[in-house]
Amino acid sequence: MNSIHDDLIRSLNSKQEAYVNLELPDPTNGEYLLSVFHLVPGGKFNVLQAAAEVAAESSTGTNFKVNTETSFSKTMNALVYQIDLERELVWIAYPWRLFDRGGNVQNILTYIVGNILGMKEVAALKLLDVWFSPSMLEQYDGPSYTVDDMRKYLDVYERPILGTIVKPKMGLTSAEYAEVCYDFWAGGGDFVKNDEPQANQDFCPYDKMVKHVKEAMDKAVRETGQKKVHSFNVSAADFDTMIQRCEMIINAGFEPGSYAFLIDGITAGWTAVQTLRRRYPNVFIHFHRAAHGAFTRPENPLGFSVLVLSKFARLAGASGIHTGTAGVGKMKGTPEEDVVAAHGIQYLSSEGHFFKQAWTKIPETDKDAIGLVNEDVAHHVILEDDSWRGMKKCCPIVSGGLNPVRLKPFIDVMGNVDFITTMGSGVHAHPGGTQLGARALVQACDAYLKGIDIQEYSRGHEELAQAIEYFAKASKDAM
Ligand SMILES: O=C(COP(=O)(O)O)[C@H](O)[C@H](O)COP(=O)(O)O
Ligand SMILES: [Mg+2]
Repeated sequence: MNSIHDDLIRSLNSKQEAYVNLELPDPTNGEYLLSVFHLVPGGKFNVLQAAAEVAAESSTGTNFKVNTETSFSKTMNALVYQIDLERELVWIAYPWRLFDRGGNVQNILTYIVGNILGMKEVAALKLLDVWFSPSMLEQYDGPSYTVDDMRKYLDVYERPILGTIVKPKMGLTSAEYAEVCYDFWAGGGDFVKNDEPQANQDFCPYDKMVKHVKEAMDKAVRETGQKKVHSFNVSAADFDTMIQRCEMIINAGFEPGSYAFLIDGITAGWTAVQTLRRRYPNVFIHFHRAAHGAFTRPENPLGFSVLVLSKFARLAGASGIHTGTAGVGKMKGTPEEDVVAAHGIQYLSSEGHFFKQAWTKIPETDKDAIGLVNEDVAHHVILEDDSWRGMKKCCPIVSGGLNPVRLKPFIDVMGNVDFITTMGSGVHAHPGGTQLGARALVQACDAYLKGIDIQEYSRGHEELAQAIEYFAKASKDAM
């Protein structure tokens, strides 16, 4: 340890000392959830003092040392175990016995991004990465119904699942809404989602919306011979209403596999996400992350990263979560954030910002033991019996300002096609309307799969040609 560290350690008061161990022998021994924060002190404390205050407040402590501590309670202290003064980073280890039994993700977040984000002692505090030990992972649900199950239902492999969000975001009647769904499906699209505020509005009652979507889907399936999926927003004011919405969908006669449940995971909360995961293990649980920007935007010094949000969504059992367009679409985001997050939840093991996360307890060298079929599908955890071998994948959902022209640029940064994309304006703004917009999207995907440039492919594919012309001009105008 260098002398700067010695000075910092000497500066700690007796309370703070109990939350620091810069010589923690083996943080990856399985007892801890590990975390890395960007931390800038905001008050009178230096960085190690502030980090100790953060570790205290986010585990067992408070602003003063209390006389009610016990020898056991002290073993539950979070520990600052590493600091990087230059990069303003601190590593904190949380004994995971602190957390609610029974796989409760909400409870973890209440500790590690709870009160601490409001502390005076910090001017910046951003949780950049987390690491779960295999023994901890085993206690959490993880996804049940995955994108692989959806692919089987749709009979769609080796390309992105092509989706849309109905626009206008709000204001269509239930019949008008369903007509837009039909048009997209009839044009060759696979997946339609409610926009995230869709609920039981007076001009578009939920029950009628469900009924009309069922009719629209039946018609599209009959005509195209292809299976289709609709993701319904089941977020609601209370548990009973949320479940009523789920049951209404199930009882409307949809084929299992043809519906997903969308939940506004941040505004409705983690309890809602985990409730859906546990009650409906055979349904795709679609985590929409509206409001995440308040925590994840890089210019906000407080909060957590897209990677952290996404990893917790996988832990909680979301089948898929929005991970961003890596700057290719309309929302803020970079490959460093969005692609790292997407890979972080879809593979069995991946490099995060600081930690390499394995989602299995079986060594990578022993892939046969976890029933992995071959190298190409190394990210598919196959559970052959009930024993826990690993946590299933969570699907990146890619949305926000994308259009057919931007599909290939996104795939190029993403590096794989194992995702669902939902394009709203990118489909409904097509000059020929939704059905032709869907066809243009399918054509853009075909061009990618055939390795043909879309300009070239658009000769002979009128819908794509119109999309290229429209979106190129629209983007120029927007500039
Ligand atoms: O409605 C849309 C996109 O519509 P459009 O395709 O018309 O932009 C999505 O809810 C958000 O963009 C989600 O953002 P993210 O996926 O980044 O959470
Ligand atoms: Mg939306």
